[in-house]
Amino acid sequence: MDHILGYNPLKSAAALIAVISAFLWLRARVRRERTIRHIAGPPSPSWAFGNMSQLTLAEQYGDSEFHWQRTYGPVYRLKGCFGEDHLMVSDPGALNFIVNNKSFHHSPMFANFMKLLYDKRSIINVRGDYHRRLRTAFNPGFSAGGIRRYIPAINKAGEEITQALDLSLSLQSVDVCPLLSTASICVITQAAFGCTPEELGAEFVEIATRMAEMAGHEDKGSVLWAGLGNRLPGWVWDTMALLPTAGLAELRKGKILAKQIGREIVQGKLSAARQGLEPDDDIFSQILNASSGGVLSEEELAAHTSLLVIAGHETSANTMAFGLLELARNPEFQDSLRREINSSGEKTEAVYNSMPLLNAFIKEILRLFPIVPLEERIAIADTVIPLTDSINTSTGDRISEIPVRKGQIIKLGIAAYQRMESLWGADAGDFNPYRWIQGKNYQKDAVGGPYGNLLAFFGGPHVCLGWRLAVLEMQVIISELVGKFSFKLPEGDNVARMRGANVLQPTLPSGEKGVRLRVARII
Ligand code: HEM
Repeated sequence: MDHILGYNPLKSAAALIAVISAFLWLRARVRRERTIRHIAGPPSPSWAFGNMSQLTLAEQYGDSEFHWQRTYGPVYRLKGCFGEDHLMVSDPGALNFIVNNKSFHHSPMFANFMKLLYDKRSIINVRGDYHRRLRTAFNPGFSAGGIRRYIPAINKAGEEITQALDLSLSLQSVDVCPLLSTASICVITQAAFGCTPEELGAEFVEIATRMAEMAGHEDKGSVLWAGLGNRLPGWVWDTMALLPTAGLAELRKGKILAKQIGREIVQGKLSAARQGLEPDDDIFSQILNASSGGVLSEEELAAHTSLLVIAGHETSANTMAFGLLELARNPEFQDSLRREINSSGEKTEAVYNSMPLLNAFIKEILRLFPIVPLEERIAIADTVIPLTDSINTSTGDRISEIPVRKGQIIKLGIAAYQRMESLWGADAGDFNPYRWIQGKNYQKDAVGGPYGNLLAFFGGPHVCLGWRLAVLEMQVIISELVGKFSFKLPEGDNVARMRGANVLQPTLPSGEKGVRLRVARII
């Protein structure tokens, strides 16, 4: 009967629910965006993409973003996908507030993607007391005192790159990226688990590398997906994780394999302890040893296998690749750095920390090439963001704080902050490590980062767990390489560019990842 009359109560109810949901969503959005409506920003070329393609798919990272920052200042409004307003922030006071304030969380897109990549109990996926407990358990292994134990493993990785470079000296140019990548994964597997990547298993290392690539991949589809992903409820993500697509199947396989390998490592160490063997120096051993006091369960520890490998691998390797590239572009500085390295005698952690040029160089590379150039957060409560420098709104008002509503998406322009001319000087876009020695680095307002007032390692409760290890790794490997080899740019247009929005990576003109350099043995 209903059918004959053309009336279907189920369909009508569904339509009504859809209309009410759309109305509520629009009302929440209008309410949310009202507070930032008068903040100026670039025009949007498309409703579907907003400014997101310009932001994330630029040929050279920052092509649009750094220009917008110069035009609109350190806080501006940007169109996200489907007409949504985002707040873009690189003002130091605002960054410090957001990084350290409980009213901001990882955006739903980032948080849900991290759950696809890593175990739900891993440190990046949890908050509050549980997150603090995990940090307390891991901190000793990543503390200033803890990382010293890994110097022999880092030295070994450096010597292996030296051997590989010695074998490549007859080539016109060498792509240093794969060599640095191998060194970096050796460091993290030794530091975290006390084993080589081979002992971890080629299949796992390959999957972990592809998982990291997936996280860093950007195209038009992923831009739209990022826009949509922020609006999908958690249960849609959970259901989607089960879909039989090739990419998701690989993520599932990676997670299962990581947990299995993590459990095997843990069981191996527990069995060695039962036989009365001395615990090794790696992070898993230290935590298990402390676990006699109940710090972390075996399952909680095993849940961190893939996070430690992925977070600690290409991040350090890409930073060092950008570093060697800048040394090739700046031969005078390279010579001065080499003189410092070769005159500083036997290297201990204290000696590395006392080398002014080496440390200035590492800070300058992290400033110019923060591997995570852009972070996304969501306000989980209404709040007011204070600014270091007040801004003019499009209605002509001058404001020194910005009220934001719950649900507001905020983009943190980390690379943009670190290149802001008003803070770092007119040469902010140039490689000038001497700024750190001459005190011309930005020091006025703290941004909440742990190293050089930079946000390359982020800050606040989710500050990079491995930042001290990453700095030590760079000190040791850069000293090993620059002490023994010279690096020059190759002939022709073969100079790397920086690409990528989620993760910065050096790319060749072909678009593939790589830094090709002419390498010669010095001593
Ligand atoms: C130059 C190298 C590195 C850079 C630039 C870097 C950068 C970052 C950034 C920006 C975050 C914050 C992500 C977020 O919450 O949105 C982060 C988190 C993290 N990093 Fe690093 N990282 C580096 C090396 C390492 C290394 C060597 C490890 C060692 C395992 C590591 C382990 C982690 C972990 C476990 C987290 C999550 C911390 C938490 O959520 O509490 N990172 N890193």
